[in-house]
Amino acid sequence: MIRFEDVSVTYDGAAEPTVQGVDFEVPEGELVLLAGPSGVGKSTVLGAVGGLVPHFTGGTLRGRVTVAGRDTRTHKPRELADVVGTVGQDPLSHFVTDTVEDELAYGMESLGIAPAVMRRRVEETLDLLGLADLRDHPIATLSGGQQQRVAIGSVLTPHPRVLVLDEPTSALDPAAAEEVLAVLQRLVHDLGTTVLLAEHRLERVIQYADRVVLLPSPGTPPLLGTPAEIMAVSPVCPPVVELGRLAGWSPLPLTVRDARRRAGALRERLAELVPPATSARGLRPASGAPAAGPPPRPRSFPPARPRPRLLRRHTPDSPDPAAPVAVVEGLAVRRGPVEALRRVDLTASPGGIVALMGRNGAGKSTLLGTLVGLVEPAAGSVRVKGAVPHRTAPQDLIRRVGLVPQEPRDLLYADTVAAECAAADADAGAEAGTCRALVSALLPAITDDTHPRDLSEGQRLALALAVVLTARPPLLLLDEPTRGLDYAAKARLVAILRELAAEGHAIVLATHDVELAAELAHRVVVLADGEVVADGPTAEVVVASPSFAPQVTKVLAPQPWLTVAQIRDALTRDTLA
Ligand SMILES: Nc1ncnc2c1ncn2[C@@H]1O[C@H](COP(=O)(O)OP(=O)(O)OP(=O)(O)O)[C@@H](O)[C@H]1O
Ligand SMILES: Nc1ncnc2c1ncn2[C@@H]1O[C@H](COP(=O)(O)OP(=O)(O)OP(=O)(O)O)[C@@H](O)[C@H]1O
Repeated sequence: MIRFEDVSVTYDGAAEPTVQGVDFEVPEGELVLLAGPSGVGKSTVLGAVGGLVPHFTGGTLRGRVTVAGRDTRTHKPRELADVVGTVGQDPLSHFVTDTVEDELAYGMESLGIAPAVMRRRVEETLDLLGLADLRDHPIATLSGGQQQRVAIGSVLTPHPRVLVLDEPTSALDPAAAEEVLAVLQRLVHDLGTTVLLAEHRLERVIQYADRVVLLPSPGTPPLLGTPAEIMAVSPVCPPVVELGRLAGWSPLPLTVRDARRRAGALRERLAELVPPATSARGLRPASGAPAAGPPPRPRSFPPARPRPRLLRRHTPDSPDPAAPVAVVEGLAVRRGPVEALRRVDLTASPGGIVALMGRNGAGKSTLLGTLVGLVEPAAGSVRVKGAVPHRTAPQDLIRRVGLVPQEPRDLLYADTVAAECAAADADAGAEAGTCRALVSALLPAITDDTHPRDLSEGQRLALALAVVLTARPPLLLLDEPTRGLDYAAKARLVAILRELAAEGHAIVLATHDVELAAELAHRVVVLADGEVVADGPTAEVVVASPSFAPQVTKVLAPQPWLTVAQIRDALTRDTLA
């Protein structure tokens, strides 16, 4: 159904092809996963299926790509629209209408589908994706995950024979991600739809894949095989596979269920050992609620234009190093008709890392927004290093807090990576080269002269993270900081954030990435419908929740292990003892 014949893509101005030797076929009715490190060319391959690469992106495509027998060289993207539905990494840039319902209908209208059929499919899709309550809402007012659901719904309604999805679950809460993948699997099984999707969080998708196409490194031809074959050699793999490698299991498990079946001996050995308590990792148990702080407004969303470059290096101005950096009490926020937060308490203390979790639309970004003064409370109080964020001048606020927003693009203004980094150093009063070193530390292979617009999703996030980390704000806020990041980049981000926490910064991150929360957070706060429904040490909160438990916890329950790294450390210590 999809066929790549010796395809290479070279973007304009690039010395080398971004991908080459791409030669594989996706048969009708299969779900194929495209995996590989950040920036390796997954979006480029996906874009070539619907003809967006090179028709919209520019560059040169050599070889041949055909979809349902149509050559993408001779068929423009709109001449493929009846066969291929594509969801890109940035849904906002693809929306063409204003409301949820209109967006779901739009693709069908342009294909001339009968109104009665359209009506039925819109209703079905609203239910399928949990969007019924939002049907009249303007898309611009939806949370990130709600927008991602609309984007997925809008390509499902025309019932295309081929679906191409770029990180379709990156903004979805764990339950929503499972539901969307179950819907895709049903389309594959019941309607024979062909699905090609790229995803970094392999733990979410590997069990649904018939086959995997792995792009191992930039410019290296892809490997094609069953999930088990590819996971045996892949540089990117989910925690259960990593656990299987550590324990020497063969064949490697792909699911929690497989791993549980094999975990008997490991469980016995681990029963003697004690996992390090996450709450002991330097967290001062914040009495009361978790907190966050305001980010430098100039580097936050919505972007202030022209952007004052005012970030300054953090000079702690609190005489008591243990005093909370941010305190939120009884916070209520209204956003349009929505009561986005109610009675929220949160404390962020120096050295503490708090993960905000909860369903799409629960209010996580709103809470971060109040800490940077972008969102005004309706009731209650928010203090960041003593200041009331929405009443504090940006130049004062930015010395207290920095935010990496959910859409890193909102933070980037310059024409090149080098210029962006130089501006970040100047804003932060940091030594020249600081930001650039952080970019390289997170993801190597990002070149100085690239326009931030042309970076891959993960590369752009790495740049935005580096820009904010350069300022080293006392309170660091991160909204979904792992979209587009491969496991290695995530591990490097974890190391950098731990170091900052150890130096006394307070960190609050909103995330759906349960593995990240397990690895990094001292404390997890779960929001539901605008209210705090759980707040405690990570191990306690995630172990108690099937939705938020990481894979290792599920495999080894009731033992309270969270990550493969913990187990590796414990086994090493045991062997040395
Ligand atoms: N329009 C473009 N012009 C120039 N270079 C581009 C363009 N789009 C992508 N690139 C470059 O091609 C490389 C691959 O990008 P691509 O987005 O395909 O990677 P990816 O594997 O999808 O990454 P991620 O996992 O971070 O989403 C990157 O180095 C990126 O900078
Ligand atoms: N500008 C706005 N106008 C009206 N409603 C809004 C606006 N921004 C957000 N909302 C609504 O407020 C609620 C909370 O949104 P928020 O973005 O804080 O959720 P979230 O927990 O960050 O979600 P996600 O996990 O999907 O990013 C949602 O119901 C959303 O639709």
